[in-house]
Amino acid sequence: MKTLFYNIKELFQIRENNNAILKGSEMKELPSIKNAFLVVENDLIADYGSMENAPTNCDESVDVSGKMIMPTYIDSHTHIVYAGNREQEFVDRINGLTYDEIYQRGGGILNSVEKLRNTSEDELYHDASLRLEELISQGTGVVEIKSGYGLSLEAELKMLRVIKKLKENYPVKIKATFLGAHAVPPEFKGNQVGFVDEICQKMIPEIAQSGLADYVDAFVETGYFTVDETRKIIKTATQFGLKSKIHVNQFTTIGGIDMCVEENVLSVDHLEVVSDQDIETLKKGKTIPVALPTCSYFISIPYTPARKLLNAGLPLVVASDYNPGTTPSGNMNFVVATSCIKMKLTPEEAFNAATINAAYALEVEKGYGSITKGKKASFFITKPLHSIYAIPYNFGSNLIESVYLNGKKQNTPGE
Ligand SMILES: N=CN[C@@H](CCC(=O)O)C(=O)O
Ligand SMILES: [Zn+2]
Repeated sequence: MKTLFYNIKELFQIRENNNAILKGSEMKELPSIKNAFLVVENDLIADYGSMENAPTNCDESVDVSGKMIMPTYIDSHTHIVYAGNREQEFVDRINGLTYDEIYQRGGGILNSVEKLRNTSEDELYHDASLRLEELISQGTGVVEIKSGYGLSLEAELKMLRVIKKLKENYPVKIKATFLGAHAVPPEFKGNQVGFVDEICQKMIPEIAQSGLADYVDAFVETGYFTVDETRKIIKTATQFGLKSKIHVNQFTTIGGIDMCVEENVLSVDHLEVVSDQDIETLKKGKTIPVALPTCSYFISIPYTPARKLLNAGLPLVVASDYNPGTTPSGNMNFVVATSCIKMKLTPEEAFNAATINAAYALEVEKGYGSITKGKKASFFITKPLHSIYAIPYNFGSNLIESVYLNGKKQNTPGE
């Protein structure tokens, strides 16, 4: 089955070859063809080009006059399996408490842990599937989902099984990450060493054996997990064949980046507080920096110094961090807008950070992230637009008209 999309006002993120993540000034260019066609054969991109070369032998055709096409977003950092909400903490922060003060009172991550442990797998699946459907309608085609609100083997496995069920039931590509070291659960209070041992000796072996996780994560932060504890977790994960993606430098810089680069982890995520030394370290390694600007927006913390990272010639990825505490939104259009408005990325840089570069942060670059022959036909069609800049410019509007995943049109409220 071949479908021709014709009269595309502008077809974005065309890459005949993409062999490496875009770095520094390479991110300035977002290659496109104006007045273009795109041919989808079954679930794959078969051809594209200028309208004058459009084929005439397709089974179906879709008129895209006035509208634009972009490969779907790749959201490489989310926590969308969670129970309930943290609306009261949101109001508490408005009234002056900090994220840390709320945690010290037993709230924050531990609030979500208590709720998740008391919620059935079916209910977790139901709530997460509604979130996932919303993300798809907002243009996301690949998503990473973390555990980390269970913090016991049993509750972490429950979360990971929910993620597996989402993988089975939705056309969106999903990668699962085990985040056992998110906070110390109440039963290990005062015995953090014991909890790290539990993660390394019991949880990682069992979870690796189950095949339910693609990656391992930890929250390296003052008051959460130390650099040495996290190194131990990363090394254990490596022994069990799992790569790591690590939360670092959200509030303080304590050497997490040095350690992650030394251990060659896949990505370091957050980076709201980054020293010049951290940037020098990142330049020496292959670890991918991931910024989460809508987290900065929601809890009013500094934004990742994205321009500094790009000026240093580093690659950059942006992701949503969708979670109940620090970012209760996974709208990647808003992530792109916030990247432009607050981190001063150009729209071209922001779209590159949310598509092709993000594919590298989830190791899906062979199948996703650009309009390339042979990649999955996962893309969104905009409403009629003057230019693609409208997406970050009209930051509160839904400008996505339809979403195709693996060549199939999805339900979108935008239509
Ligand atoms: N900071 C660590 N983890 C999440 C927040 C978790 C929560 O507050 O529930 C984050 O990435 O922001
Ligand atoms: Zn996170």
